[in-house]
Amino acid sequence: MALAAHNDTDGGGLKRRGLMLILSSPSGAGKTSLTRMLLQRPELDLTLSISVTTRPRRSSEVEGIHYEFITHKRFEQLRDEGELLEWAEVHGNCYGTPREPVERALAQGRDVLFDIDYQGTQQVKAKAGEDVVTIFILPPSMKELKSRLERRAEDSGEAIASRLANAANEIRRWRLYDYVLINDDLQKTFRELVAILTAERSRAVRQTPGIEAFVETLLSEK
Ligand SMILES: Nc1ncnc2c1ncn2[C@@H]1O[C@H](COP(=O)(O)OP(=O)(O)OP(=O)(O)O)[C@@H](O)[C@H]1O
Ligand SMILES: Nc1nc2c(ncn2[C@@H]2O[C@H](COP(=O)(O)O)[C@@H](O)[C@H]2O)c(=O)[nH]1
Repeated sequence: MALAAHNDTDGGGLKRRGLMLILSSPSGAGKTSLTRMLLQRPELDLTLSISVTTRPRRSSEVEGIHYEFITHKRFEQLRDEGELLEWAEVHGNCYGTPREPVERALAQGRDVLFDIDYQGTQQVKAKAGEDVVTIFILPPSMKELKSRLERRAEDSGEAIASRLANAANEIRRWRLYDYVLINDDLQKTFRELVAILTAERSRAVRQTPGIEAFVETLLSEK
């Protein structure tokens, strides 16, 4: 599977291994808001993985931008034909990551951002190992989580209740992740995400082979 990449956008033009940055959280903790903020910064040079889902489209969502909204039959077809890098049933709907766009982005040396749940995270980690960086976003309180879902006003009362009922099970998965952030202040959490991305991009393991050539050049200087 072609899930490794080289990225030459950092380190003064040096090639480095690309990474897959995964954000997970209980519904309403802030992944979508943070994803939007990350994508609004072109200098961060991230490509969003756009999932397929059988969930009905929300009024604020745009086909092909937020999700590809597909039928259950089409979902099963994609899954059975191996077109999904990972998939899971979440809050009663099916969600999956199309494999080909992720492989294409990584092959072009781009870092890919995912907004997926803990089940999908485990599947991607099993396939791509150290090229995966995982971040779990916690709400500051359950009360605030409920208010955020209500204030967002995008889901029915029944859907909000189901998402809140699933939140405890999702929150308990925090130990599966490399990093855990409490999203009490959106700007602060955004800054923390950028700091993690910057540090992860600088890890020595991601710098080969570009750094090897650079070090050779350094050492050959008189
Ligand atoms: N730090 C914050 N303070 C206050 N409100 C916030 C904060 N972060 C996000 N919100 C608001 O909370 C609501 C839920 O946020 P968002 O849609 O980003 O959550 P999500 O984790 O992507 O949820 P889902 O998994 O259901 O898609 C939105 O209305 C958003 O504007
Ligand atoms: N395993 C996957 N989970 C996904 C994917 N796309 C989204 N999600 C997760 O589903 C819930 C609900 O999302 P919502 O947009 O309906 O609020 C949330 O936890 C997402 O992270 C996916 O492709 N695979």
